[in-house]
Amino acid sequence: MIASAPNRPTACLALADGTLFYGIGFGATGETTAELCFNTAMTGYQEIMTDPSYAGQVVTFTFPHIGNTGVTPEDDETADPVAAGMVVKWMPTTPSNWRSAGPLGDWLATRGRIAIGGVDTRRLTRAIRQAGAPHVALAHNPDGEFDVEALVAKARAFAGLEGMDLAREVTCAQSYRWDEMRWAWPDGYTRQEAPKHKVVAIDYGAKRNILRCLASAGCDVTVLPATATTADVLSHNPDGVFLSNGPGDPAATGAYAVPMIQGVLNQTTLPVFGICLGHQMLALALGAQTVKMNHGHHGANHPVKDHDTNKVEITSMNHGFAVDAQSLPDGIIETHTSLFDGSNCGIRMKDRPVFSVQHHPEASPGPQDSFYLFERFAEAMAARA
Ligand SMILES: NC(=O)CC[C@H](N)C(=O)O
Repeated sequence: MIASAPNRPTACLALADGTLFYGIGFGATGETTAELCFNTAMTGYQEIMTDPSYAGQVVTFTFPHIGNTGVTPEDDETADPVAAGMVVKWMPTTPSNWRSAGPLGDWLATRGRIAIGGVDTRRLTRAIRQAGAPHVALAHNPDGEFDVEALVAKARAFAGLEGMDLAREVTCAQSYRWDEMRWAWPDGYTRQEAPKHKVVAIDYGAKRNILRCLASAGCDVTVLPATATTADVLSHNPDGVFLSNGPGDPAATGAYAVPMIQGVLNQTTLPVFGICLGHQMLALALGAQTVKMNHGHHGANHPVKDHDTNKVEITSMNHGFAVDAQSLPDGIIETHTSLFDGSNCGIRMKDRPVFSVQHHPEASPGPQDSFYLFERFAEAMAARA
């Protein structure tokens, strides 16, 4: 069936259950299929759209005004947007600053990403909360014609993120040294002293700001592709190993990441620090399990309790899988817990500096309460030296 919806909307979001949302298309034209998640952050859409962890996901923003500020290359978390598409309530018209990079629609179009505006994102968010993150097809056609049955069928045919290894697709092609000067933070944040610790960071879809934070905590960072082996890692003679965030199912990515991590744990006493996907894969390597969540955590205001200090930190989150705290073996301690739903947000080995968190201490976007974790990693390397 070819349907022309009223007022000729130019974009259509079809959920696998047959629900349709029409709106105004911007960004690239064409179609994409993905899982749909909602993000509650009020700022930082550019960092969210360029976070490699969003590969395979369309993001709907609960904050209604997206695109009032423009885009700037400084805020890209990777070279291209990696989220599959974008859903917003109010369409951006004219950004208030950074106009040189152009409005949001142009930015998305040149990177082949589809967006839909004018959607009732509250209704959509309620649907996600109730039924879980749906599979969707998103189409942008300036002619306003949509084969909605075909779109629903494509949404249904989307295989889903469970079992999907996407790290291989978003990782760097070759190893490289993080060039701190090129991506330095604004004045005042940039590290002044020479780096003290040699860190190998495995790129499962690393956000630039994580590498920047490692550098500003005193690390000289060498980034290796996702499929690096234990021997590859140890050939750099590191003082510590960092496991990055990334997209997809940790169990699938773990097929090659887990043996590498276990090799590092068995052959060395190096400090290991993981964030998000890195946290989940460290947990798998230590014998725990991960589970798919109903609709995950995606936002910049998630309270997390640090059990070591009893402090609550407000954190940035982006994950659809979680470590099952019940599955943690003896000798592995739960260090952080979500105060929203009690899910696991951090672990560490009882007597070794091997630890990881589910949330994003690098923020971008989000509050910087958890930056101490980078310092903890640096302190662990200093103590071992
Ligand atoms: N930000 C991340 O590293 C996400 C990890 C994993 N892909 C998840 O959705 O849970």
